[in-house]
Amino acid sequence: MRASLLQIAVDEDESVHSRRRRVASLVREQAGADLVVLPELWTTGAFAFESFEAEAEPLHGPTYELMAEAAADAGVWLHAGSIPERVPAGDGSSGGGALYNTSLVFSPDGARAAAYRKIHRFGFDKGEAVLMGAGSELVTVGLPETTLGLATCYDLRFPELFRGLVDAGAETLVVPAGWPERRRAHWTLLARARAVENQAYVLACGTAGAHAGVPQAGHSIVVDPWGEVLAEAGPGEQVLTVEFDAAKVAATREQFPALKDRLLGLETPRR
Ligand SMILES: O=C(O)CCC(=O)C(=O)O
Repeated sequence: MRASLLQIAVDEDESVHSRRRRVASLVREQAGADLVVLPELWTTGAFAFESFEAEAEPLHGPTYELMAEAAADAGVWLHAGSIPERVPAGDGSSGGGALYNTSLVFSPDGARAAAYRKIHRFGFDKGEAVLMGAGSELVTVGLPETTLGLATCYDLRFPELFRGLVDAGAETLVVPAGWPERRRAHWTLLARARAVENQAYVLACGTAGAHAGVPQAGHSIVVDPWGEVLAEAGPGEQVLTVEFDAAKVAATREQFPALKDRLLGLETPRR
């Protein structure tokens, strides 16, 4: 498979409207790839909390429209990163009016293949953690060659989420992010850990640039099921393209069957 991770620079000197159009062109340029991946909240920036409300869009909004069209034009599976999604008030759902950090995946004909609402919100008692609602559903997407498991940024710190995805059949874990430069060492370490412990590919796509005073780490990374780094970006905007053998997941799990030794149902010790 060939995957291209688009490590987009998210700076305040470019409008959301211009960035959408620029990113759509970049996606079109990836014709020939099997899978294209964008970062988390690349329209606003993951730390531009004050823009979430103003730039929030319905699931089927301007970003959806442009990305669906770009995926179809390029003929690629597109993980379009995430958007600040607003659930319309009064739509009858329990989340009516709320914001979510929602990832979108499109198939090569431009149809929506999946939407994933980020489960672990970042910020403790500030920022995303108070401005957005939490998702509650694990999401996998079947491609012809592999099954994707979806997670977003801070989710990377929660191994139980990834185990759930593996139990649901995931072989390639896709993690769009807006990871800050300050904790870049954690990003690389956790991406490799999730790959090794789950014997899966990890495709982790971050942003470049700086927004709301937070310099971004860049350094998008692709790790194979043995924990080897197949490709790693630098700090700036970059298209990181990698070829990988999807069958290596099954081969690794068969040759070194550690996942079969999981001890389920362990009780938490009483204090
Ligand atoms: O966990 C981290 O260090 C970064 C997480 C983050 O920036 C996010 O989820 O938006």
